[in-house]
Amino acid sequence: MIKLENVSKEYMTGMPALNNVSLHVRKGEFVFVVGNSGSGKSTLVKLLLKELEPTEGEVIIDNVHLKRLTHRQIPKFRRNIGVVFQDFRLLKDRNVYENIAFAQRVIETPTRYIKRDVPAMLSMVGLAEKYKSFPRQLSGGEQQRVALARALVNKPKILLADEPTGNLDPKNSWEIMKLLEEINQQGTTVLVVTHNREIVNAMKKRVITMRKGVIVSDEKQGGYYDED
Ligand SMILES: Nc1ncnc2c1ncn2[C@@H]1O[C@H](COP(=O)(O)OP(=O)(O)OP(=O)(O)O)[C@@H](O)[C@H]1O
Repeated sequence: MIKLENVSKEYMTGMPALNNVSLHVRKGEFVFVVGNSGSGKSTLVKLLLKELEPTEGEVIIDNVHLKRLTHRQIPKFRRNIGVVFQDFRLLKDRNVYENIAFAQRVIETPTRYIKRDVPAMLSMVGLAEKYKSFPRQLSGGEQQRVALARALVNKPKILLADEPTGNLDPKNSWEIMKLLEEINQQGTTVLVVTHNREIVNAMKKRVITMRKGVIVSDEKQGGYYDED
């Protein structure tokens, strides 16, 4: 589902942010990506979304060679990938319902489907009653759950989560992780970038550890061992 073949990425600085990385994540897997600040995790996420081009190598998502995609094809390609970030990135002037519906409106989903899908997503993340609230009226954990509902409403094949618990306390972090696990169990391939050592060690999932632009370990039921 996600394949990197000998991928390198150099920014203008000359030091490679990723150095000859090869990686294969199969359909339905749950993977953590861990590593020190500056090890290349965000660069990896940006390459998967085609927000960046590799300097060398190939990125292949769901059998699509990203380098062959034209500009016009990028938005449609990105619909296959739901994304959540540390800072939630909700629309502040729209309520919860509209934040989720927005993701469907941009791809011109008929209103009857929006009316069906948004409440279903809100129930899944446990926020059915908060559909009229604005982001400022929600806790961090609730905001992240709305962001997750938005990322998933168009049924992407892959969910990328870049530090999804970075702004959350331990209880809310666990709730988000459990939701990610549930989403994975329903078939979505999930890749989570995180610094949350306790969660990584408890979840017993595949763990890819990066250091200075290379993968230094890749373990099936791994832990988070590197210094931070
Ligand atoms: N736009 C950029 N221009 C130049 N160098 C960059 C750019 N973005 C990242 N880098 C460099 O590339 C390397 C990898 O950065 P990256 O953001 O991928 O690391 P990271 O593992 O995501 O770090 P963090 O955990 O702090 O988010 C770092 O040395 C960083 O300074």
